[in-house]
Amino acid sequence: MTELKYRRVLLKLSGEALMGDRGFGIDPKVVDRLAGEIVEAHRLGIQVGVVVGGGNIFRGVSVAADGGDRTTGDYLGMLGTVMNALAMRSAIERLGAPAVVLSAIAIPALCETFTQREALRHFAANKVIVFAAGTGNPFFTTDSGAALRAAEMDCDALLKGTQVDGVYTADPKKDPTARRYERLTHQEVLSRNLQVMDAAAIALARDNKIPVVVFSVHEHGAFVNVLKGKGLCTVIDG
Ligand SMILES: Nc1ncnc2c1ncn2[C@@H]1O[C@H](COP(=O)(O)OP(=O)(O)O)[C@@H](O)[C@H]1O
Ligand SMILES: O=c1ccn([C@@H]2O[C@H](COP(=O)(O)OP(=O)(O)O)[C@@H](O)[C@H]2O)c(=O)[nH]1
Repeated sequence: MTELKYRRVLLKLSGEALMGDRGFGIDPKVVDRLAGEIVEAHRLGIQVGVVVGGGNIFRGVSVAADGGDRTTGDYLGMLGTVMNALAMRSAIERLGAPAVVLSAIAIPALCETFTQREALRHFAANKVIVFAAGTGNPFFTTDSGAALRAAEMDCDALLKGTQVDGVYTADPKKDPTARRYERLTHQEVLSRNLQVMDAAAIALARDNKIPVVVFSVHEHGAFVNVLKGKGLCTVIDG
């Protein structure tokens, strides 16, 4: 039997990944596939916390770019992550695993509000936790929300499922000669200004000694493979 590398992980899922080919919103087929991989990890005995992004619905910076109020735009973005989280919770439950949404912004009619103590109780009760609304503050991102929750929940690793299969020497979508790194330190990501994750999130992971693994969310089975130490990815550690 393959040994698992981690006991408790924080999975960050790109909001844009949830829209599939649609260009906006949520594609239930994609949510179901990703939920299936989360449930598989849960059945392997791993405690999984999930932070979902909101880029498939709203980004505060786009509002600001159009002359709107950035703070309001960011709250709209956070509400987008709540929509994604609710969709993810119901897909996970439909596949037979217990799940709960904990939001950084209180929306009691829809979900519970995050506190570290409650979250630890939910892990002890063997539930998958979907963390919504990022950090709860404007001018942050869900990557920072993921690093924050990973630190608070004492996760063994932060796994970032994104559009590309790792960290490259340059943005692989813009530079066809970019090469993928197998391993990097947090400090190297920051000093080389590699943009795959925002600097605040990388710095928080570095300060709390949390390894970050970047992998492609489009590669079926990649999440469970990373948990087994297999597949294409970049490990940021040390
Ligand atoms: N050095 C790099 N290595 C890998 N990806 C990079 C790099 N620089 C920029 N990127 C881009 O960063 C994107 C992932 O960041 P982001 O859009 O914030 O993802 P997410 O929506 O998953 O949070 C990738 O789609 C990739 O095009
Ligand atoms: O702590 C947070 C997390 C998210 N957001 C807002 O929510 C949007 C969606 O999150 P993000 O861009 O991180 O989503 P992803 O790129 O992962 O899909 C962001 O653009 C911000 O406007 C925010 O203001 N504070």
